[in-house]
Amino acid sequence: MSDAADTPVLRARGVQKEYGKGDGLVRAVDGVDLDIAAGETVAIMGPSGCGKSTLLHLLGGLDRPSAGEVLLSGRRIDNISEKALARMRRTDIGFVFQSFHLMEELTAVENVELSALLAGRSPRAARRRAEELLEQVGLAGRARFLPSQLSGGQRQRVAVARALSNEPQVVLADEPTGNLDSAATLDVLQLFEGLHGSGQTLVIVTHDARIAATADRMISMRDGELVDETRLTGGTTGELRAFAGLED
Ligand SMILES: Nc1ncnc2c1ncn2[C@@H]1O[C@H](COP(=O)(O)OP(=O)(O)OP(=O)(O)O)[C@@H](O)[C@H]1O
Repeated sequence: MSDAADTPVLRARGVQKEYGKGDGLVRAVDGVDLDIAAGETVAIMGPSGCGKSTLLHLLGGLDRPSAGEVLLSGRRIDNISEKALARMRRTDIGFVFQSFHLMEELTAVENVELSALLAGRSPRAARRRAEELLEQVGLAGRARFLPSQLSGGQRQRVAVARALSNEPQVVLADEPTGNLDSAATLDVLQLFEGLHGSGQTLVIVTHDARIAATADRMISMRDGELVDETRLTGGTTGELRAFAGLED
C-alpha cells in the first residue's frame, strides 16, 4: 500500500488547548493523540465540558492549539497562515453544527451553493451541485424555501448538503442532532450512514448513543483527554427506526 493510502486524513499529536491564565486557566484539551483514517466514521462522546467541541474545532482549523500538531492528509494546519487556513476550511472540511448556522435570508439552495461559490466554483456549477446535493438529502422539493420555512430536521439536512458542497476530505459534526426530535434525529442519522457508506470520512461529537452506535469507532473523552476507545460493528438506522417504532 502506498504512503498516501496509509496517511490518516486527520492526525493530532500532543494537542493542547488552554483558555485563560493563572487561577482561571482551563486546559480544555490536554495532550490528545488521534488518527482518523480515510472513510472512517468516528464518534466522540463524553460529559459536558470535557473538551469535545474544542477538539473538533482544533481538528477543523476553526481554532489553533496552544501546543501540539494537527495534520490534514499529512500536512500541518496548526501553524499555517490565516489565509491558508481559511482556504483549507472552505475546500477541505465540511462543518455541521447543532444550531445549523444557515443564512436565514437565503433559500436552501442558495445556502448550499454559497460555500461552493466561495470556494471558486462558477455560479452554474455551484447551482448544479447544490441542486444535486439537496436531492441527495431528500429536499429537492424545498430548494426555494427559506430556513424559517423548514423543520429542524430539514434545516440540518440543508446544513449537511452545504457541508458536502466542496467534496471535503472530512465532515466534522458538532452535536448535529442536539436540536432535533427523535424522528428528525433518525433522518439525519440515516443521512450520515449513507455518507459513511459512500466513503466520506466523518467525525461526530454527540451525546446520542444511537449515533455513536453507528460509527466505526467511539472515543470517550474526560477532562480534555481521550480515555477510551471502542471499535464497533455498527447497528443500522433501519434497526434503530424499528426499535423506536418509526419504521415507514
Ligand atoms: N472560548 C473559551 N474561553 C474559555 N474557556 C472555554 C472556551 N471554550 C471552551 N472553554 C472551556 O473549555 C472546556 C471544554 O469546553 P467544550 O465546549 O470543548 O466542551 P464540550 O465537551 O464540547 O461540552 P458540551 O458537551 O457541553 O458542548 C470547558 O470547561 C469550557 O468552559
